[in-house]
Amino acid sequence: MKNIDLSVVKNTIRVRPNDSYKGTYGKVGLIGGNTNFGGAIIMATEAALNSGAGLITTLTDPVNLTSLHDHAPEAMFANYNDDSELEKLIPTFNVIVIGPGLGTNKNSLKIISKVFKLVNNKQILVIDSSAITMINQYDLTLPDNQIIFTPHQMEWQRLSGIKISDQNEDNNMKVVNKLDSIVVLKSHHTEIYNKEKVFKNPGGTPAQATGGMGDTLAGMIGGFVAQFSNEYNAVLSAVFLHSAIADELAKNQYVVLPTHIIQRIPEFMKKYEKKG
Ligand SMILES: NC(=O)C1=CN([C@@H]2O[C@H](COP(=O)(O)OP(=O)(O)OC[C@H]3O[C@@H](n4cnc5c(N)ncnc54)[C@H](OP(=O)(O)O)[C@@H]3O)[C@@H](O)[C@H]2O)[C@@H](O)CC1
Ligand SMILES: Nc1ncnc2c1ncn2[C@@H]1O[C@H](COP(=O)(O)OP(=O)(O)O)[C@@H](O)[C@H]1O
Ligand SMILES: [Mg+2]
Repeated sequence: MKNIDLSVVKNTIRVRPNDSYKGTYGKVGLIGGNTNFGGAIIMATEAALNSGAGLITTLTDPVNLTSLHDHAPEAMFANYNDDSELEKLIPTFNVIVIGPGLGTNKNSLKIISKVFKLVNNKQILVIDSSAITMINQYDLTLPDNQIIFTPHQMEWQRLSGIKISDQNEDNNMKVVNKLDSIVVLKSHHTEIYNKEKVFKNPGGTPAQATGGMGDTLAGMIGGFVAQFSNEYNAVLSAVFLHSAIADELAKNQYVVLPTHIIQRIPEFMKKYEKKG
C-alpha cells in the first residue's frame, strides 16, 4: 500500500482564480448535532468553513443555534426537525456531510431517512459516525450518490461486517468494491480506498486521540470535495493535511485538540497550494 504522495496534495489545492465568488467554492450542508452532541456538528462546520467551502448551512437541533453562531457566524442554520426546511434546503447543496453528533435514536433515523429520500445523484455525500452506524442498525438503503464513508474501525466493522482484527487490505477492498464508494478507514495511519486503489496516510499522532477529531476530518473532507474537482484526490488531501497540522502542533504540544487543528487549516492550505 502506497503512502499519500505530497504531489497529489500540491496539485489538488489550487490557487483561487481572481474572478470567483462564494458560489465558486461550493454549497455544503452539514447535518447532525443532537441535544447531546452539538459540539460534533459545530466542529465539523468550523472545519468545512476553514477549509474554504463557499456557503455553509448547518442543519441541527435548535438547542445548538446560539453556540453554533458563537463559534461560526459564517454558517447559516436550519432546524433539522423541520421537514419543510429539509425539503427546501437539501436540493441546494453540492455536498452533504451527515452524521457528526447525529445520534442513533428514532429521531436520528427519521432525519437520515428523509435526507436519503431528498438527495439527488449529482450531490456528493460524506457519511460519518452515527450515520454509518444507523445504516447497519436500521438496514438503510443507500442512495445512488457518490458517497464518501469516514468510519473508525468499529464503524467499519458495523458497515462492512469485517471484524477489526480481520480488517486488512484484501478484505476491505472486497467490501469497497461492493459499496462502489470512497472509504476513509481512520486509524493511526488512515487508509483511503476506492474501487481501484488504496493509499495510506503517512502522518498522524496519538496527540490527536480526542473526541471530535473525526468530526473535524468529516468537515474538512466536505470542504475539500466542495472545491476541488477530483474527489478521491480531494479526500487524500484533506486526510493528509488534518494529520500534517497535528504532527506539526505535536512537536510542542502534548495533546492536539480538534479546535487547534481547525484554526490552522487556512495557513496549511496556503503552504500546500499549487504554485506556478
Ligand atoms: N463533542 C462531541 O459532540 C462529540 C460527539 N461525538 C459523536 O458521538 C457519536 C458516537 O460516536 P463514537 O465514535 O463516540 O461512538 P461509537 O460509534 O459507538 O464508537 C465507539 C465504540 O467503538 C469502539 N471502538 C473500537 N475501535 C475504535 C476506534 N478505532 N475508534 C473509536 N472507537 C472504537 C469503542 O470501544 P471502547 O473505546 O469503548 O473500547 C466503543 O465501544 C457520534 O455521533 C459522534 O459524532 C464523538 O465524535 C465525540 C465528540
Ligand atoms: N493514535 C492516533 N494516531 C493518529 N491519528 C489518530 C490517532 N487516534 C485518533 N486519530 C485520528 O483521530 C480521528 C478519530 O476519529 P473518530 O474516532 O471518528 O473521532 P470522533 O468521532 O470522536 O470525532 C481520526 O482521524 C484518526 O485518524
Ligand atoms: Mg467519529
